[in-house]
Amino acid sequence: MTEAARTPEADALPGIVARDVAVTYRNGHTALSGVSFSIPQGSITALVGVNGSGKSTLFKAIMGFVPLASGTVTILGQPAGRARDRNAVAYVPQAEDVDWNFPILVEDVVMMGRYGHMNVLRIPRRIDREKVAAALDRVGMADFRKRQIGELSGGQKKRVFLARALAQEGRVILLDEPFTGVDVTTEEAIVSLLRNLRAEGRVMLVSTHNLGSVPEFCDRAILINRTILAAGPTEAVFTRANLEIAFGGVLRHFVLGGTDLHDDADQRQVTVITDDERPFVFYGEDGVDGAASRPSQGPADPIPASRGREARD
Ligand SMILES: Nc1ncnc2c1ncn2[C@@H]1O[C@H](COP(=O)(O)OP(=O)(O)OP(=O)(O)O)[C@@H](O)[C@H]1O
Repeated sequence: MTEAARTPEADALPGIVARDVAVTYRNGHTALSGVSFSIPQGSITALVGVNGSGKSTLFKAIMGFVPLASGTVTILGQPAGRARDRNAVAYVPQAEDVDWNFPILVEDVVMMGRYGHMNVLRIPRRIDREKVAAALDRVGMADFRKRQIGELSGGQKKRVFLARALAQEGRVILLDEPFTGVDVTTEEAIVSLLRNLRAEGRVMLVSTHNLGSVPEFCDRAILINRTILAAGPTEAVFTRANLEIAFGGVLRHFVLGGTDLHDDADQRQVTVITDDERPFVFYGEDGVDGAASRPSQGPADPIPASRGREARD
Protein backbone atom coordinates (compact mmCIF):
# COMPACT_ATOMS: atom_id res chain seq x y z
CA MET A 1 0.00 0.00 0.00
CA THR A 2 1.36 3.43 -0.78
CA GLU A 3 1.30 6.46 1.50
CA ALA A 4 -1.40 7.95 -0.73
CA ALA A 5 -3.60 4.91 -0.15
CA ARG A 6 -3.99 5.69 3.56
CA THR A 7 -7.46 6.83 4.45
CA PRO A 8 -8.62 9.08 7.29
CA GLU A 9 -10.70 6.14 8.51
CA ALA A 10 -7.58 3.98 8.82
CA ASP A 11 -5.83 6.77 10.70
CA ALA A 12 -8.66 6.93 13.20
CA LEU A 13 -8.43 3.26 14.22
CA PRO A 14 -7.03 3.01 17.72
CA GLY A 15 -3.39 1.91 17.95
CA ILE A 16 -2.21 2.30 21.54
CA VAL A 17 -4.43 3.86 24.18
CA ALA A 18 -3.14 4.45 27.72
CA ARG A 19 -5.54 5.57 30.43
CA ASP A 20 -4.18 6.91 33.71
CA VAL A 21 -1.25 4.49 33.79
CA ALA A 22 1.06 4.40 36.81
CA VAL A 23 4.16 2.22 37.29
CA THR A 24 5.91 1.79 40.63
CA TYR A 25 9.11 -0.25 40.74
CA ARG A 26 9.72 -2.73 43.53
CA ASN A 27 12.05 -0.29 45.28
CA GLY A 28 9.04 2.02 45.68
CA HIS A 29 10.03 4.46 42.92
CA THR A 30 7.02 5.65 40.93
CA ALA A 31 8.43 6.12 37.44
CA LEU A 32 5.10 6.97 35.76
CA SER A 33 1.77 8.27 36.99
CA GLY A 34 -1.35 9.63 35.35
CA VAL A 35 -0.12 8.66 31.89
CA SER A 36 -2.88 8.97 29.29
CA PHE A 37 -2.56 9.23 25.53
CA SER A 38 -3.98 7.77 22.36
CA ILE A 39 -2.18 7.08 19.10
CA PRO A 40 -3.86 5.80 15.95
CA GLN A 41 -2.93 3.05 13.53
CA GLY A 42 -0.89 4.12 10.52
CA SER A 43 1.21 6.56 12.51
CA ILE A 44 4.70 7.12 13.87
CA THR A 45 4.85 8.77 17.29
CA ALA A 46 8.02 10.13 18.87
CA LEU A 47 8.43 9.59 22.62
CA VAL A 48 10.66 12.39 23.87
CA GLY A 49 11.96 13.29 27.32
CA VAL A 50 15.06 13.67 29.47
CA ASN A 51 17.06 10.71 30.75
CA GLY A 52 15.06 8.99 33.47
CA SER A 53 11.73 10.52 32.36
CA GLY A 54 10.16 7.09 31.99
CA LYS A 55 10.36 6.32 28.26
CA SER A 56 11.72 2.80 28.69
CA THR A 57 9.36 2.23 31.59
CA LEU A 58 6.43 3.12 29.33
CA PHE A 59 7.64 0.60 26.74
CA LYS A 60 8.00 -2.04 29.43
CA ALA A 61 4.51 -1.26 30.70
CA ILE A 62 3.07 -1.65 27.19
CA MET A 63 5.01 -4.92 26.79
CA GLY A 64 3.81 -6.23 30.16
CA PHE A 65 7.40 -6.49 31.47
CA VAL A 66 6.46 -4.35 34.48
CA PRO A 67 3.06 -4.42 36.19
CA LEU A 68 0.76 -1.40 36.14
CA ALA A 69 0.13 0.05 39.59
CA SER A 70 -3.04 1.53 38.09
CA GLY A 71 -4.63 2.34 34.76
CA THR A 72 -5.10 0.41 31.55
CA VAL A 73 -3.40 -0.03 28.19
CA THR A 74 -5.35 -1.14 25.15
CA ILE A 75 -3.69 -2.10 21.89
CA LEU A 76 -5.57 -2.25 18.60
CA GLY A 77 -8.77 -1.98 20.60
CA GLN A 78 -7.97 -5.02 22.80
CA PRO A 79 -6.58 -5.34 26.31
CA ALA A 80 -2.77 -5.15 26.00
CA GLY A 81 -2.26 -8.72 27.26
CA ARG A 82 -4.52 -10.18 24.61
CA ALA A 83 -2.84 -8.16 21.85
CA ARG A 84 0.57 -9.35 23.05
CA ASP A 85 -0.61 -12.96 23.11
CA ARG A 86 -1.61 -12.53 19.49
CA ASN A 87 1.90 -11.34 18.57
CA ALA A 88 0.57 -7.91 17.73
CA VAL A 89 3.32 -6.05 19.59
CA ALA A 90 7.00 -6.14 18.65
CA TYR A 91 9.70 -4.49 20.73
CA VAL A 92 13.13 -3.26 19.64
CA PRO A 93 15.03 -2.77 22.91
CA GLN A 94 17.73 -0.28 23.77
CA ALA A 95 21.19 -1.64 22.96
CA GLU A 96 22.12 -1.63 26.66
CA ASP A 97 19.29 -4.02 27.46
CA VAL A 98 20.76 -6.78 25.29
CA ASP A 99 23.50 -9.26 26.28
CA TRP A 100 25.67 -9.08 23.17
CA ASN A 101 28.03 -11.79 24.47
CA PHE A 102 25.30 -14.40 24.18
CA PRO A 103 26.46 -16.64 21.31
CA ILE A 104 23.69 -16.56 18.74
CA LEU A 105 23.59 -16.15 14.98
CA VAL A 106 21.87 -13.18 13.37
CA GLU A 107 19.28 -15.42 11.68
CA ASP A 108 18.47 -17.05 15.01
CA VAL A 109 17.87 -13.64 16.62
CA VAL A 110 15.43 -12.84 13.84
CA MET A 111 13.84 -16.30 14.15
CA MET A 112 12.98 -15.38 17.77
CA GLY A 113 10.42 -13.04 16.23
CA ARG A 114 8.67 -16.14 14.88
CA TYR A 115 8.47 -17.98 18.25
CA GLY A 116 4.97 -16.71 18.91
CA HIS A 117 3.86 -18.23 15.60
CA MET A 118 5.35 -21.68 16.40
CA ASN A 119 4.22 -24.54 18.61
CA VAL A 120 5.97 -25.37 21.89
CA LEU A 121 8.75 -27.33 20.19
CA ARG A 122 9.76 -24.22 18.27
CA ILE A 123 10.76 -26.07 15.14
CA PRO A 124 10.88 -23.53 12.31
CA ARG A 125 8.70 -24.29 9.32
CA ARG A 126 9.37 -23.18 5.80
CA ILE A 127 7.14 -20.13 6.25
CA ASP A 128 9.17 -19.10 9.32
CA ARG A 129 12.44 -19.34 7.39
CA GLU A 130 10.94 -17.36 4.53
CA LYS A 131 9.73 -14.62 6.87
CA VAL A 132 13.19 -14.44 8.50
CA ALA A 133 14.91 -14.19 5.12
CA ALA A 134 12.47 -11.52 3.93
CA ALA A 135 12.91 -9.50 7.13
CA LEU A 136 16.71 -9.62 6.91
CA ASP A 137 16.49 -8.63 3.28
CA ARG A 138 14.22 -5.70 4.09
CA VAL A 139 16.75 -4.22 6.54
CA GLY A 140 19.71 -4.93 4.25
CA MET A 141 21.26 -7.57 6.51
CA ALA A 142 20.76 -10.75 4.45
CA ASP A 143 24.51 -11.18 3.91
CA PHE A 144 25.10 -11.18 7.67
CA ARG A 145 22.68 -13.95 8.57
CA LYS A 146 25.38 -16.46 9.59
CA ARG A 147 27.33 -13.96 11.69
CA GLN A 148 27.33 -13.86 15.47
CA ILE A 149 25.21 -10.93 16.65
CA GLY A 150 27.99 -9.79 19.00
CA GLU A 151 30.35 -9.31 16.04
CA LEU A 152 28.17 -6.65 14.40
CA SER A 153 28.40 -2.88 14.65
CA GLY A 154 25.84 -0.92 16.66
CA GLY A 155 23.88 0.09 13.56
CA GLN A 156 23.90 -3.46 12.20
CA LYS A 157 22.62 -4.81 15.50
CA LYS A 158 19.74 -2.31 15.42
CA ARG A 159 18.83 -3.49 11.94
CA VAL A 160 18.82 -7.11 13.08
CA PHE A 161 16.45 -6.29 15.93
CA LEU A 162 14.24 -4.40 13.51
CA ALA A 163 14.26 -7.52 11.34
CA ARG A 164 13.16 -9.56 14.37
CA ALA A 165 10.22 -7.15 14.80
CA LEU A 166 9.36 -7.48 11.11
CA ALA A 167 9.54 -11.28 11.23
CA GLN A 168 7.11 -11.19 14.15
CA GLU A 169 4.68 -9.32 11.91
CA GLY A 170 3.48 -7.16 14.79
CA ARG A 171 1.12 -4.37 13.85
CA VAL A 172 2.50 -2.37 16.75
CA ILE A 173 6.25 -1.77 16.94
CA LEU A 174 7.94 -0.14 19.91
CA LEU A 175 11.45 1.17 19.25
CA ASP A 176 13.59 2.25 22.20
CA GLU A 177 16.18 4.74 20.92
CA PRO A 178 16.73 3.14 17.51
CA PHE A 179 19.08 5.90 16.35
CA THR A 180 21.53 5.91 19.23
CA GLY A 181 24.98 4.93 18.00
CA VAL A 182 23.98 4.59 14.33
CA ASP A 183 25.44 6.57 11.44
CA VAL A 184 23.38 8.91 9.27
CA THR A 185 23.02 6.36 6.45
CA THR A 186 21.62 3.74 8.80
CA GLU A 187 19.35 6.30 10.43
CA GLU A 188 17.96 7.26 7.05
CA ALA A 189 17.46 3.58 6.18
CA ILE A 190 15.58 3.02 9.43
CA VAL A 191 13.42 6.13 8.89
CA SER A 192 12.60 5.01 5.37
CA LEU A 193 11.60 1.57 6.67
CA LEU A 194 9.41 3.11 9.38
CA ARG A 195 7.66 5.26 6.77
CA ASN A 196 6.89 2.15 4.72
CA LEU A 197 5.57 0.39 7.81
CA ARG A 198 3.35 3.39 8.54
CA ALA A 199 1.99 3.22 5.01
CA GLU A 200 1.09 -0.42 5.77
CA GLY A 201 -1.06 0.88 8.63
CA ARG A 202 1.22 -0.16 11.50
CA VAL A 203 1.63 1.77 14.73
CA MET A 204 5.09 2.85 15.84
CA LEU A 205 6.18 4.45 19.08
CA VAL A 206 9.81 5.58 18.91
CA SER A 207 11.81 6.99 21.80
CA THR A 208 14.56 9.29 20.65
CA HIS A 209 16.86 12.08 21.72
CA ASN A 210 17.30 13.17 18.07
CA LEU A 211 14.96 16.12 18.35
CA GLY A 212 15.79 17.38 14.86
CA SER A 213 14.62 14.14 13.23
CA VAL A 214 11.21 14.10 14.88
CA PRO A 215 9.36 16.58 12.61
CA GLU A 216 10.95 14.82 9.63
CA PHE A 217 9.27 11.47 10.08
CA CYS A 218 6.98 11.45 13.13
CA ASP A 219 3.44 12.63 12.59
CA ARG A 220 2.80 12.66 16.33
CA ALA A 221 4.86 13.29 19.44
CA ILE A 222 4.57 12.65 23.16
CA LEU A 223 6.62 14.68 25.63
CA ILE A 224 7.07 12.83 28.89
CA ASN A 225 8.51 13.43 32.31
CA ARG A 226 7.02 10.87 34.69
CA THR A 227 3.67 11.95 33.27
CA ILE A 228 2.55 13.24 29.89
CA LEU A 229 3.52 16.87 29.32
CA ALA A 230 2.08 17.14 25.81
CA ALA A 231 0.77 14.68 23.23
CA GLY A 232 -0.68 15.06 19.76
CA PRO A 233 0.32 16.01 16.21
CA THR A 234 4.02 16.92 16.02
CA GLU A 235 3.40 20.47 14.82
CA ALA A 236 1.25 21.17 17.88
CA VAL A 237 3.50 19.40 20.40
CA PHE A 238 6.96 20.26 19.13
CA THR A 239 6.98 23.92 20.03
CA ARG A 240 9.85 25.69 21.65
CA ALA A 241 7.76 26.38 24.76
CA ASN A 242 6.84 22.69 25.15
CA LEU A 243 10.41 21.51 24.57
CA GLU A 244 11.66 23.90 27.21
CA ILE A 245 9.15 22.46 29.67
CA ALA A 246 10.18 18.91 28.77
CA PHE A 247 13.92 19.51 28.94
CA GLY A 248 14.21 22.38 31.40
CA GLY A 249 17.80 23.08 32.35
CA VAL A 250 19.25 20.17 30.41
CA LEU A 251 18.25 21.65 27.08
CA ARG A 252 21.04 23.37 25.21
CA HIS A 253 19.79 26.42 23.49
CA PHE A 254 21.75 28.59 21.08
CA VAL A 255 20.56 31.63 19.16
CA LEU A 256 22.52 32.97 16.20
CA GLY A 257 21.62 36.30 14.63
CA GLY A 258 22.97 39.67 13.61
CA THR A 259 26.58 39.68 12.41
CA ASP A 260 27.12 36.11 13.64
CA LEU A 261 24.75 34.97 10.90
CA HIS A 262 24.34 37.74 8.33
CA ASP A 263 26.48 40.32 6.60
CA ASP A 264 23.40 42.36 5.74
CA ALA A 265 20.39 43.70 7.63
CA ASP A 266 18.54 40.38 7.58
CA GLN A 267 16.79 40.11 10.97
CA ARG A 268 16.19 36.40 10.86
CA GLN A 269 17.78 34.24 13.55
CA VAL A 270 18.59 30.61 14.02
CA THR A 271 17.55 28.98 17.30
CA VAL A 272 19.08 25.57 17.99
CA ILE A 273 17.50 23.38 20.64
CA THR A 274 19.26 20.16 21.54
CA ASP A 275 19.62 17.67 24.35
CA ASP A 276 22.86 16.77 22.64
CA GLU A 277 21.95 14.47 19.85
CA ARG A 278 20.57 15.77 16.56
CA PRO A 279 19.31 19.28 17.28
CA PHE A 280 15.97 20.89 16.55
CA VAL A 281 16.40 24.17 14.67
CA PHE A 282 14.02 27.11 14.32
CA TYR A 283 14.80 29.67 11.66
CA GLY A 284 12.96 32.95 11.31
CA GLU A 285 12.20 36.33 12.74
CA ASP A 286 10.35 34.95 15.72
CA GLY A 287 12.93 32.25 16.36
CA VAL A 288 14.31 34.08 19.37
CA ASP A 289 11.27 35.25 21.25
CA GLY A 290 9.78 31.88 22.05
CA ALA A 291 6.44 32.80 20.56
CA ALA A 292 4.79 29.68 19.17
CA SER A 293 7.62 28.74 16.83
CA ARG A 294 6.10 25.77 15.10
CA PRO A 295 8.01 23.46 12.83
CA SER A 296 5.64 23.73 9.91
CA GLN A 297 4.82 27.42 9.98
CA GLY A 298 6.08 29.91 7.40
CA PRO A 299 9.19 31.82 8.40
CA ALA A 300 9.71 29.74 11.53
CA ASP A 301 10.10 26.48 9.60
CA PRO A 302 12.85 24.34 11.08
CA ILE A 303 15.87 23.73 8.93
CA PRO A 304 15.71 20.08 7.87
CA ALA A 305 17.66 17.90 10.23
CA SER A 306 20.58 17.42 7.84
CA ARG A 307 21.12 21.18 7.82
CA GLY A 308 20.54 21.23 11.54
CA ARG A 309 23.48 18.94 11.94
CA GLU A 310 25.63 21.35 9.96
CA ALA A 311 24.49 24.12 12.25
CA ARG A 312 25.84 22.21 15.23
CA ASP A 313 29.15 21.10 13.71
N1 LIG B 1 14.17 -1.72 37.54
C1 LIG B 1 14.07 -0.51 38.12
N2 LIG B 1 13.93 -0.39 39.45
C2 LIG B 1 13.79 0.82 40.04
N3 LIG B 1 13.80 2.00 39.37
C3 LIG B 1 13.94 1.95 38.04
C4 LIG B 1 14.09 0.70 37.34
N4 LIG B 1 14.22 0.96 36.01
C5 LIG B 1 14.17 2.31 35.91
N5 LIG B 1 14.01 2.90 37.10
C6 LIG B 1 13.89 4.33 37.39
O1 LIG B 1 12.72 4.80 36.75
C7 LIG B 1 12.94 6.07 36.16
C8 LIG B 1 12.63 6.01 34.67
O2 LIG B 1 13.60 5.21 34.03
P1 LIG B 1 13.53 4.89 32.47
O3 LIG B 1 14.60 3.89 32.18
O4 LIG B 1 12.14 4.52 32.14
O5 LIG B 1 13.87 6.31 31.83
P2 LIG B 1 14.16 6.71 30.32
O6 LIG B 1 13.30 7.89 30.01
O7 LIG B 1 14.02 5.53 29.43
O8 LIG B 1 15.69 7.18 30.39
P3 LIG B 1 16.84 7.21 29.26
O9 LIG B 1 16.56 8.39 28.36
O10 LIG B 1 18.07 7.45 30.11
O11 LIG B 1 16.86 5.88 28.57
C9 LIG B 1 14.38 6.44 36.48
O12 LIG B 1 14.39 7.26 37.63
C10 LIG B 1 15.04 5.11 36.78
O13 LIG B 1 16.09 5.26 37.70
